[in-house]
Parts: sequence; C-alpha cells; structure tokens
Amino acid sequence: MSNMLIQLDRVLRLRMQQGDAESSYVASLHHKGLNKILEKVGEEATELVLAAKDAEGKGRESDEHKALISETADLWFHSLVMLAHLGADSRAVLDELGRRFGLSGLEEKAARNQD
Ligand SMILES: N=c1c2ncn([C@@H]3O[C@H](COP(=O)(O)OP(=O)(O)OP(=O)(O)O)[C@@H](O)[C@H]3O)c2ncn1[C@@H]1O[C@H](COP(=O)(O)O)[C@@H](O)[C@H]1O
Repeated sequence: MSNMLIQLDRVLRLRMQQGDAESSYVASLHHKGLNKILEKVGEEATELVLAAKDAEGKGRESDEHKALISETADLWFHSLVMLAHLGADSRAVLDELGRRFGLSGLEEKAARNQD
C-alpha cells in the first residue's frame, strides 16, 4: 500500500515541477495555488463525512460503502497534493504513523497532559 503512495508522491511532485495545467488536473491545482488546494481538501472532507453517515449500517458490498471508499481516496489524494505543494510527502506521514505504532492514544494523551 505504501508503495502506491510513494509512486503517487513521485507523480504529484513531477506534475508540480513540470506539469501542464491544461492537460493535468494536479498541475492545474498547483497552478491555482494553496488556497484552491485547501478548498478541495475541505470539500472532500465534508463529502467524506456525508458518505460515512450514509454508509453506517450498510454492508461492505453496498453502493454506500463504495462511495465511502471513493470519497476517502479523494480526500487522501487531495491531502497528498497539499503536502507536495508544501514540500512534504506521504513518506513523512507514514514515518509519523510508524513512530506512533503500538503507542496507546490514551497513554500518549495522558503523557502530553503531564507536560
Ligand atoms: N488519484 C487521482 C485523483 N483522484 C481524484 N482526482 C480528480 O479530482 C478531481 C476533483 O474531484 P471533484 O469530484 O471535486 O471534481 P470537480 O467538481 O470536477 O472539481 P473542481 O472543478 O471543483 O476542481 C476530479 O477531476 C478527479 O478526477 C484525481 N486526479 C488524479 N489522480 C492521480 O494523479 C495522477 C496525475 O493526474 P493528472 O495531473 O490529472 O495527470 C493520476 O494519474 C492519478 O494517479
């Protein structure tokens, strides 16, 4: 899975460096700038919340679950475009998740509140 993200990061970076806004959606987003990218991230997050509400109680083969997966992919994709625009990529996010792996969220929160 992370291999797919790393390949996608590479394409997103290339589109930012040399993509044509007329023929590439990613290049067009970079061309429009951070505010447009953030607008898309916000829009996709809202669409995901609505899809998740619709998917509650439905089976994995239902149209609602297919929409849930599709909206999650849209949000991940636009978040990766945002990271690329700001000079970061999915590797840093995967490293952060790796750092957290096995660390209880509640324990981490308790340790933070002691600071
Ligand atoms: N994974 C994606 C991907 N997911 C979603 N999208 C596009 O995201 C866009 C936004 O979705 P919306 O439903 O909001 O569409 P919209 O209403 O037309 O968008 P706006 O007019 O509001 O901008 C759609 O045009 C989708 O096609 C993606 N576009 C590109 N990729 C990947 O990025 C690569 C490079 O893409 P290009 O730069 O277009 O070549 C592709 O090969 C893919 O791997």
